[in-house]
Amino acid sequence: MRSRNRLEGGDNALLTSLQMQEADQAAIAGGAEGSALMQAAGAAVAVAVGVRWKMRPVIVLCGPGNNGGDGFVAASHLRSAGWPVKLALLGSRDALVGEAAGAADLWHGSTVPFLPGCLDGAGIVVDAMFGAGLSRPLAGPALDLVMALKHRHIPVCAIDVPSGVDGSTGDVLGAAARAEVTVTFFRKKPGHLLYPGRGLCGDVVLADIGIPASVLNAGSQDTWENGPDLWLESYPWPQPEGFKYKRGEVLVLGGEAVTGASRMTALAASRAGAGLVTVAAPVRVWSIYAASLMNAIVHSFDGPTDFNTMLADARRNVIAIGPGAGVNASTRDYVLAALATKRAVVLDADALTSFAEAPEQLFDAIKGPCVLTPHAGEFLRLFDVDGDKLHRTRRAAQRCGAVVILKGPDTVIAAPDGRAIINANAPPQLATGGSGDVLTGFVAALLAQGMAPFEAAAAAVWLHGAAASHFGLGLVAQDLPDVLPAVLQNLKALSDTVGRS
Ligand SMILES: NC(=O)C1=CN([C@@H]2O[C@H](COP(=O)(O)OP(=O)(O)OC[C@H]3O[C@@H](n4cnc5c(N)ncnc54)[C@H](OP(=O)(O)O)[C@@H]3O)[C@@H](O)[C@H]2O)[C@@H](O)CC1
Ligand SMILES: Nc1ncnc2c1ncn2[C@@H]1O[C@H](COP(=O)(O)OP(=O)(O)O)[C@@H](O)[C@H]1O
Ligand SMILES: [K+]
Repeated sequence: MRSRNRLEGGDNALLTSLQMQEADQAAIAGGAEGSALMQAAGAAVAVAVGVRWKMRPVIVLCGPGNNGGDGFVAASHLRSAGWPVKLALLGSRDALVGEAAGAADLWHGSTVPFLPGCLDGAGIVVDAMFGAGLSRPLAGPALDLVMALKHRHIPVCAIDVPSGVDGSTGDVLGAAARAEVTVTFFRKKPGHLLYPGRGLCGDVVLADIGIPASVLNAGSQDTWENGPDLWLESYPWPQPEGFKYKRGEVLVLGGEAVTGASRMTALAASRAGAGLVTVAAPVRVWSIYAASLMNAIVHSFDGPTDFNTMLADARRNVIAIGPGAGVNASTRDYVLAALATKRAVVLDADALTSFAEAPEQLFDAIKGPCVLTPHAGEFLRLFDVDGDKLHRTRRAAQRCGAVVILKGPDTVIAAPDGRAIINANAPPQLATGGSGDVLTGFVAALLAQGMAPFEAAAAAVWLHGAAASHFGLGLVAQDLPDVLPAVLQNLKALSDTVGRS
C-alpha cells in the first residue's frame, strides 16, 4: 500500500541527531563534499536572515563544532552582502577542526570576545553555538550568553536548533535561546515539534543543502511529522457502491452521570463517516440520549448482560468506551468485554482511569486492534513517564500492544512496532472540555471504515487539529464535528489533485 511506503521515507521523516549524522555520512560516502554541505547550510541561514530582516548589525555566536562552522559561513555571506557583522567564538580558533576550521579560515571579519557584552549594538543574533552535537547542559560562557539573550530583546535566528535544545527530544539542557526563526537542514528533528523545544524554535525553515533523499534507507525511519502524506492513500472516502454497513458501525458506551461526552463522541463518529453509530444508553438516562441524538441509534441497557447482547452483533465493528463512562468496576468490565470480542476498540478517559490500580489487567486483555487516547494525566495513571514524550509514548505502545495517542499541544501517536508520528497542526483553542471526546469519535469512525489503527489515529488527530484551525477562536468541542465537513472537502480536493498528478 502506498501510504505505508510514504511512512517509510519521504519529506515528513524526522531525524534524531544520530540519524542526521548517518544521513550526512551517507551523503559524503555517495560523493558529496562535507565542506559543500556546510557552505550550503551557512548560505541558507544568511538567506533566511536576509528574507526576514532589513539590514542591521549582526552578531554571530559560534560554538566549537560544526554548528559554529555553519555560523562562520553565514557570517561570511552576510558580510559579503554588506551587512555589518561581528562574530564571537566559544573557545579558541586553534581548537576548531575539520569543516568548521575550514569555514573559520574563510572568515575575514572582526572577532570579539564571547561575553555578554558582544550583544551590545546588535540588531540580530545568529545562534550557532550548539546543534546536533549538544552533549550536556549549558554552563559557563554559553549559559551566560543565553541568559543575557533572555534579558535583551534582540531577535535570534538559530542554526539547526536553538542552542540548549536537544534536537532529538525537544528537551532543554540547562537553558536555551529563544529564536524567532530556526533554520534546519534536510529533514526536521523531533525537537522542532515537541515542547519545550518547539516553543523556542519560532518559525522552522527547512533548507535543502544537497543531501539526496536516497540516503534515507527504506525501513530505517521510525518517526514522522503528521500530515496527509502519511495516510491519504488509505483514507476511506465514501464509495459509489457503498452502503451503511460497509462503512462500519461504531458502538459508543454512554455514561450515566455525564451524558454530553459520549453524545459528542457519537456525533463525531457520524460526521467522520461511520455508516452507523449506536449508543448504549444507561436505562435511567435513556431519554436524554434518545431526545438529543438524531444521527445515532439509541439502545437502552441495564448492566453487563444487556451490554453483552449489544456486543454480540458483529456488525458493530468498533467499540468506543471512556467519555463520561465513570471511573469504576463496571467500566472496567465493559472494557474487558469489548476487548474480548477482538474487534477494534478505542479507549479514552474513564475507560483508562478505571484501570489505574491494575494497568496490567488492561494490557493483558488487549489482543485485537486497539487505540488508547490518554491525555498526560491519564497516561501517568497507566504508564511509566520516564524520558521524553516520544520515548514515553513508544514505550507505552510497546507495553500495552495498542496504538497510543498521547494528547497535548504536541500529540504523539505511537504503534507497538516502534513507529511514531508527532502532530503539529493543533491550535491552542483545542484545549477546551470535550474536545478529546470528539477525537475518540473520529478515531472510531476511521477504524470502522477499515483504516489500520496507526493510520486511523494519525488521520483523526490531524483532522481534529484542522477542524479546530478552520473554526478559529471561540471554539467549543461540539463545533468540531460541525466544521469537519469543510475540512474533509478540502482534504478530498487534495486527494483528487494528488491522484491526478
Ligand atoms: N550532519 C549534517 O548533515 C550537517 C551538520 N551541520 C551542522 O553541524 C552541526 C552538528 O555539528 P557537531 O556534530 O560538530 O556538533 P555541534 O552542535 O557543533 O556541537 C559539538 C561541539 O559542542 C561541544 N558541546 C556540546 N555541548 C556543549 C555544552 N553544553 N557546553 C559546551 N560545549 C558543548 C562539543 O564538545 P564535546 O561534547 O565534544 O566536549 C563539541 O565541541 C549541526 O547541528 C549543523 O548545524 C551542517 O554543517 C550541515 C550538515
Ligand atoms: N495547548 C493545546 N494546543 C493544542 N491542542 C491541545 C492543547 N491542549 C489540549 N489539546 C488537545 O485537546 C484535546 C483535549 O482532550 P482531553 O484532554 O481528553 O479533553 P476532554 O477530556 O475534555 O475531552 C486533545 O486532543 C489535545 O491534544
Ligand atoms: K544553534
